[in-house]
Formats: sequence, structure tokens, C-alpha cells
Amino acid sequence: MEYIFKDIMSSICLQEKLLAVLIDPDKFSIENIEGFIGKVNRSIATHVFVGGSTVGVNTTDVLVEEIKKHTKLPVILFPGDVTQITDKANAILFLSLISGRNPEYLIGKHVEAVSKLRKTNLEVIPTGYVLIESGKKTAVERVTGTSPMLRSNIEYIVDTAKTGELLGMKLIYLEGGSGAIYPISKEIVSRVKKSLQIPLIVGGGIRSKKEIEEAYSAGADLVVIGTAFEEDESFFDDLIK
Ligand SMILES: CC(C)=CCC/C(C)=C/CC/C(C)=C/CC/C(C)=C/COP(=O)(O)OP(=O)(O)O
Ligand SMILES: O=P(O)(O)OC[C@@H](O)CO
Ligand SMILES: [Mg+2]
Repeated sequence: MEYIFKDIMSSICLQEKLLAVLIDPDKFSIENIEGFIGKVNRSIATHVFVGGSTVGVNTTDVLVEEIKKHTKLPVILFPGDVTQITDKANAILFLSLISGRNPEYLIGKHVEAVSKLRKTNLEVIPTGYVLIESGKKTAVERVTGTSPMLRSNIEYIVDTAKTGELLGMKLIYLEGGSGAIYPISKEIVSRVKKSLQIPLIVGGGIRSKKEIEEAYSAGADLVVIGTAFEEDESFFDDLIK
């Protein structure tokens, strides 16, 4: 049953903002998941994303199984690679790195993924993934061999995001990169949002409630946070339901 994307659309219609907690399988041990997910459940988080730019084979499968034992929130794969596909999750962001020009990350990995996806019930959500420079070299740059878009070239970022929509993608993800020094600017978020009809995800370097609210008021429909929770779980105390 395909309901994850529909639910995102319904939330947007109701003017509800969404928050995804990103769990990187390489940074969490199974033993810590129950406690961590307990905090996620008590917070305003609406989704759990699972993925990393470099993840060991089979790690994701075991981790998602454990996460699902402890939460009713939808678990969405945010994969850096085909090896991160597991049937245990509810959906997958079928990312195409449209800020880059590496065919492997535009179409190649996707063709590779299809035989695996056929064997799952995952809801596949085509997502235009746009990497924007944010103060330091990111893992995504390293893994994909692509350059991020210049934050000063807003017109080009807007056109790139819009191209994703025109190609039929259902979501656009503006990515500053894991642990970005500065989050994507309000101006970029708001200019991109104004040009789109589809939902907008924003992530990378968001570390406080104030920054979450700034992203929402600029136009983000869903904010993703990973590093800030990895570094200090007390951040959840600011985000209690
Ligand atoms: C189509 C399939 C199944 C796979 C390829 C999907 C594509 C095109 C991915 C784009 C490039 C990429 C490597 C994205 C990684 C996205 C991700 C999970 C980022 C979060 O991981 P980080 O937090 O950056 O990881 P580290 O903290 O380990 O650096
Ligand atoms: O880890 P952080 O900096 O929160 O970034 C989240 C996500 O956008 C990374 O792919
Ligand atoms: Mg990370």
C-alpha cells in the first residue's frame, strides 16, 4: 500500500511541518536503538530516515528490523547505495543526484537497484537530491565524485530543483551534507520552495529548534536531522511533543 507520500501531501495541506530523524547504520549499535527510538517517539519527529553515504553490507537490514520493533513512525530508506535496500522499511527515497553529473548517481545505481526493489513491498518515492556547498567537503561529494552547487548561484539551484519536478520527481531534497558548518540558507530554501509544486525536504547542519523553525518558515516541508542527535541526545529535550 502506497501511503507515505500521500501522508506527506496531507500534512502539507493541513499546514503541518514534518521532521525526520536520520539514523546512520554505521554510527548506531543495535543495543542503543531502543533507548534512542524511545526519545524519537516522545519528540515531534514524524519520520525515521535510515541511511549513510558509506554503510557496511547487511547493517541496514538488521538495524531497520530493530527500529521497527520500537516505533510506529514510518521508516524510510535514504540510501547512499544499493546495498542499503531492505524490505523491512516502509519506503525508499529513490534519490537521483541532480546537482551532479555522475551518471552512476543519476541513473546507474537505480537500474542496479530494480531487481532488488521488485522483490520488496517498499513504496518507491522518486526524489531529486540537490547537494549545496555548506562550509566543508561532504561525504556525498567524496563518494559520488561530484561537486556541490555554489550557494551563491541561487538561480541555478532553483532551476535544478524545478528540473527535478518537471522530470516527474515527487520530492526535492536540498542537502547541505552531514554535519554541514552552516545549514542551507533561508533565501535558497524560500526561492526553491516558491518555484515548486512538490514537497521540499531540507537537511544538513541543522542543530537547534531555532534553525528547524527557520527552515520551516523559509518553506521546508520536512527537515532532516542526523548529526545533532548523534552528538547530543539531549537535543530531544527541546523537541518534546
Ligand atoms: C538508487 C539507490 C538505491 C542508491 C543510490 C542513491 C543515490 C543516487 C545517492 C546519492 C549520493 C549519496 C551517496 C547519498 C547519501 C545520502 C545519505 C544517506 C547521506 C547521509 O549520510 P551521511 O550522514 O552523509 O553519512 P556520513 O555521516 O557517514 O558521512
Ligand atoms: O547530519 P545532518 O547534518 O543533520 O544532516 C542530515 C542529512 O541531511 C544528511 O544527509
Ligand atoms: Mg552523518
